[in-house]
Amino acid sequence: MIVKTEGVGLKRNGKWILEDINWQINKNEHWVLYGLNGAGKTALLNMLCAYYHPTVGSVEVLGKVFGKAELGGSLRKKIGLVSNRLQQNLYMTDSAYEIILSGAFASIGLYETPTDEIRQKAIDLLKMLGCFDYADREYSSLSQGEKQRVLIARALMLDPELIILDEPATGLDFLAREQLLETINVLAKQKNGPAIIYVTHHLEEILPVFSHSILLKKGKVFAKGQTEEMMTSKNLSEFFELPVEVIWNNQRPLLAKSLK
Ligand SMILES: Nc1ncnc2c1ncn2[C@@H]1O[C@H](COP(=O)(O)OP(=O)(O)OP(=O)(O)O)[C@@H](O)[C@H]1O
Repeated sequence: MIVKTEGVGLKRNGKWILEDINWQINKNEHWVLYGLNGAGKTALLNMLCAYYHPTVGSVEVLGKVFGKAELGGSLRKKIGLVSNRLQQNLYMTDSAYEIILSGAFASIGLYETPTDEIRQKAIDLLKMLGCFDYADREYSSLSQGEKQRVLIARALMLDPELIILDEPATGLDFLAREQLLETINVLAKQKNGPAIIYVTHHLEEILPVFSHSILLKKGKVFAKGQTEEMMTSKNLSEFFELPVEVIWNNQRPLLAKSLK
């Protein structure tokens, strides 16, 4: 099992920001975490990465139960977190290659000498994620889409069992978004690859490979299950409290305001 939360609640400054979260992610499942601004997605991710501890309930990630095992550092090395917040911490003058290499040490910047094996792995990932052509460029000079690929490659250096992509398509134009999604598709279809949690508030980013979805609303699980059963006009109209229509095209959902 990759993730199991039972009756999880999180209280911050006297306010419950997560309540009664029951969620299980099994091996070989890829999930979408869908919710509007302020739904509690970031709080939940922070909990899965052991940055927050639940106020009530139990959290188990990659076989480690919070509170019973030493968490934090050792667990985080098995989770690849790709988040725009992380970008602010990177050394912008490092090259794309150096940023990817630093993932092997879970460090910001390169302080250790990478072995030949680590270098080869970084090169393989540069190729797999289509970053090879700009490997030597300064990170700060890369486009948003190129940066995201580099961050995903970096997160893969330690062979994580779980990778969390936190709104990776934010700020990308249509073409860059589709190119990134194609790369994510390849990653998701990899044999023995990591489980993926794809966090978004855009329905049109949901690829067929994301078999399961969890809808978070105001800190609670609104619904969870098979993606095609979650992303229906009826379900999402209730979710938004507004009549909407879900249109499926090439096994991808699109959201529109209902005219009925
Ligand atoms: N430390 C805190 N103290 C009080 N309230 C908090 C704290 N951290 C988060 N919140 C509140 O909890 C709610 C959930 O926040 P969270 O950042 O998890 O939402 P989100 O789904 O990630 O939103 P977005 O899509 O905008 O990033 C918000 O209303 C936020 O203001």
